[in-house]
Amino acid sequence: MTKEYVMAIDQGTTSTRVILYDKNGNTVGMVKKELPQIFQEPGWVEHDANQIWIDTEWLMQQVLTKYDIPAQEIDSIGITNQRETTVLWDRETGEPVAPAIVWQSKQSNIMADKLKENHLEEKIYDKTGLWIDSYFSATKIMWLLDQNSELKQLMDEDRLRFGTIDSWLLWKLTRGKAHATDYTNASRTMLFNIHTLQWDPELLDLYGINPNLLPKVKNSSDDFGETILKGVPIKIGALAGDQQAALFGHQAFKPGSIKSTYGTGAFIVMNTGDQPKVSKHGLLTTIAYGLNGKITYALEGSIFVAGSAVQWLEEGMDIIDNSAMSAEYAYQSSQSVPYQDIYLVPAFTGLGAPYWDQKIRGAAFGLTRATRNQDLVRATIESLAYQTKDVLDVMTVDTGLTRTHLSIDGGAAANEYLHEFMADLLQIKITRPRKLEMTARGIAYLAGLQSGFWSSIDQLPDNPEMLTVDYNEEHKQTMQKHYENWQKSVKAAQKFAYHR
Ligand SMILES: Nc1ncnc2c1ncn2[C@@H]1O[C@H](COP(=O)(O)OP(=O)(O)O)[C@@H](O)[C@H]1O
Ligand SMILES: O=P(O)(O)OC[C@H](O)CO
Repeated sequence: MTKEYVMAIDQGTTSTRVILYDKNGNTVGMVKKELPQIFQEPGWVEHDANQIWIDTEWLMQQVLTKYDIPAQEIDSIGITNQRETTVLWDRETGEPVAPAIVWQSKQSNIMADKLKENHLEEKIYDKTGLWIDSYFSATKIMWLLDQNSELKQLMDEDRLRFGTIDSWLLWKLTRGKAHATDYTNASRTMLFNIHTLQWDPELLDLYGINPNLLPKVKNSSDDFGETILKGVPIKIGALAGDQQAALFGHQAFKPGSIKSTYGTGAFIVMNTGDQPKVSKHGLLTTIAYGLNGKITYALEGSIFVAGSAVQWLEEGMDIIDNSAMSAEYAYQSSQSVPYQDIYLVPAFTGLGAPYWDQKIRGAAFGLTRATRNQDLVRATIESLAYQTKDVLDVMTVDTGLTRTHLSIDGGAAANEYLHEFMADLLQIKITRPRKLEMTARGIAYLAGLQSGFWSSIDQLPDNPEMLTVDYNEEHKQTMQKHYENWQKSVKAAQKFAYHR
């Protein structure tokens, strides 16, 4: 039977998706399951790692059943994942030993603070490309080990294993045969030296983490072993963090090319070629992909809260019935008279790039008796655009590159109000693919390149059709004023966090 399709597993923060692509890059099947978020304490976000595995296994079977596709027609599988999220498991039982600590979660702030008190910022940045923050896996592992002495014992007995979600799923899919990750995921742990391409012994020592916990690091396209799906063995040919996979999906192969993905958070990633580029303004230096034994680096601006602010409006505040309603409300607010000049700083789990502030929390400014739900929704959507400008401005300073357009994708990139507002704020064109799933597409490409389904990057299907929103030059000055107010709002929220 001919191998017709590549299977992409996209394990995101809020859902797990399995998508099938054919050789022309058409989506021939897609299934999805929402993932519950666990909020045990303010600022904490956790997942059930077993649930993630059960959902993934079920979805892989479901996509074949739903679209009546025999498993023999699957050429290979790629796994892309929410990054940094930390799973510890016992290799003897194959069971997680703690909840998965999600990338957004702040319980390990105290560990990050200790590293900062010891003035390790420069050392850690020089080795890992990352600014110390509880966002990255290292402090999450340290915190878990600190909380539970039984985990330390398991570590000493060489039973404890660490993985980001890609490694965890790979371990389960290969029935414990493969404990591996790829360069992109490793580069998000704050344990990995992005220059020597090794787990860093000095850092491991400093953090008290035994190297036997860690997966083997491979190219993003590589031989990761095989899984059995409906009785059929299928190769796993790629692992990559979701933001890097989206960059690959955009076919941003040239240095200087850039994309911005709006899912739970928003991540602006620029390909910087075969050399790591240093940021002086709080961007991360990270690995874009490892392909054919060659590393491509990237600069990244990580925004912690984007679509999750919209989810908060829906589930936390109950002021919209679904995310799609947010665009309609935002338009209504923008046309209201008098105009409500309000700002929402969605720092629910601190602020990432370029601020790297773990302590700041969310705040709203400019509220009046006339403020309505619609205005709060508009301010929330606008905060995605302001945070994008924060990052793009420093990226321009760090690289000297200006741009005429920004390609966006991800669930929240469906929001039309966001496109228009962002185009006017940035004074550049916003382009987005008609199909927003660039992450899954990217990992499918990486898996297909490993198996020979596509013989080289030149043979990949053309990018999906792009839609463009232009900016209005007449709005430039008003937008500048709004942006200044946004910056004042962030400063005021920071002041509150440090002085209350
Ligand atoms: N039309 C919309 N406007 C704004 N936000 C949206 C819209 N549709 C979805 N979202 C938000 O996008 C996020 C889901 O996007 P997705 O790319 O699936 O995220 P993830 O991969 O992080 O799970 C959710 O937080 C949701 O609230
Ligand atoms: O779930 P997403 O798509 O917002 O991605 C999460 C990031 O990988 C976190 O670094």
